[in-house]
Amino acid sequence: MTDLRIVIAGAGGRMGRTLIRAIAETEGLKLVGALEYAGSAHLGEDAGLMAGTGPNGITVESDVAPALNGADVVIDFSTPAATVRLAGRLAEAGIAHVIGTTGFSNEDNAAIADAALRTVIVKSGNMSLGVNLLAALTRRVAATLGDDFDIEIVEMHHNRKVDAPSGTALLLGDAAAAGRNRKLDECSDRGRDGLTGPRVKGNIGFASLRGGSVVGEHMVIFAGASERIELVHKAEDRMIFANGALTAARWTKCGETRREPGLYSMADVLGLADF
Ligand SMILES: NC(=O)C1=CN([C@@H]2O[C@H](COP(=O)(O)OP(=O)(O)OC[C@H]3O[C@@H](n4cnc5c(N)ncnc54)[C@H](OP(=O)(O)O)[C@@H]3O)[C@@H](O)[C@H]2O)C=CC1
Ligand SMILES: O=C(O)C1=N[C@H](C(=O)O)C[C@H](O)C1
Repeated sequence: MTDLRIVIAGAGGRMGRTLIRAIAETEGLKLVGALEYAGSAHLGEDAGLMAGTGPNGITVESDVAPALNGADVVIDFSTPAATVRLAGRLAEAGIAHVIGTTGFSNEDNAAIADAALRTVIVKSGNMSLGVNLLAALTRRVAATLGDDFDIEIVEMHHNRKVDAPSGTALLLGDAAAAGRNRKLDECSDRGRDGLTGPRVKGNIGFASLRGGSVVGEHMVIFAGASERIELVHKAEDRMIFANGALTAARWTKCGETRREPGLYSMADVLGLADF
């Protein structure tokens, strides 16, 4: 079997560098390109040196076309604007796209769904096995308990994170809403402040904490009249997200054949859709 040829977008970021290390440590995967923003201080650097693995001969560049030459899949943890632009390019080229970026608007999500009509896209606010299992559990618990239990989702991340609520919190919120046969857009309470009035029954609340070096922590609280259930995930190392993204990248192919175009989730990749 030939090596899977991978390009990393957002290569100089926390996740980009973690992915470059993960690829170097994994049999059957080959880094063939490293993309960064046009003004990035990393342009021209050797991607391996940048990520701390030793030189690998791949130069960090902002020009997308040469980096994509011969690539099977792009793994992208960058920014919403960069990801949406890249999704259009990859759809034209028929190259698979694994999207870990978070913080998308509804318009961004529509543009990504449109790109997925032409190529395979795996997109998830969290690529780890643990969080995707937590989401499956959240859906089942929400379906079992019903509206008498108030659902609140609390997340904490490092002080460099720029979007809130986190992509994971929204993924968990979607799962909770789906368990109640609702759409999250119709029942979410985000950013309470001031004289908010009492809690609206059936809504799903979000709270975001930021500080220090926390990799990512999420808690789904089901608060009833005299009892409370809490489902918690704590990420201790970004390598769990990188390994999940590599699993997704491999999944974009069945043997030597690319999967059918479509917008897929980590639940599809991990076989948790019917859990
Ligand atoms: N789904 C998941 O499992 C996870 C998702 N994430 C998400 O991934 C994203 C990145 O996270 P993280 O690595 O911590 O953030 P960083 O800010 O460390 O990395 C983002 C990188 O993308 C670069 N970038 C900006 N514009 C472009 C562009 N046009 N082309 C290529 N690269 C570009 C940035 O460059 P510069 O700094 O020069 O602007 C930066 O190096 C976030 O949205 C985060 O929420 C993070 C962890 C796990
Ligand atoms: O920005 C991060 O760091 C993370 N982002 C993702 C999110 O928004 O949920 C996943 C993880 O929690 C780390």
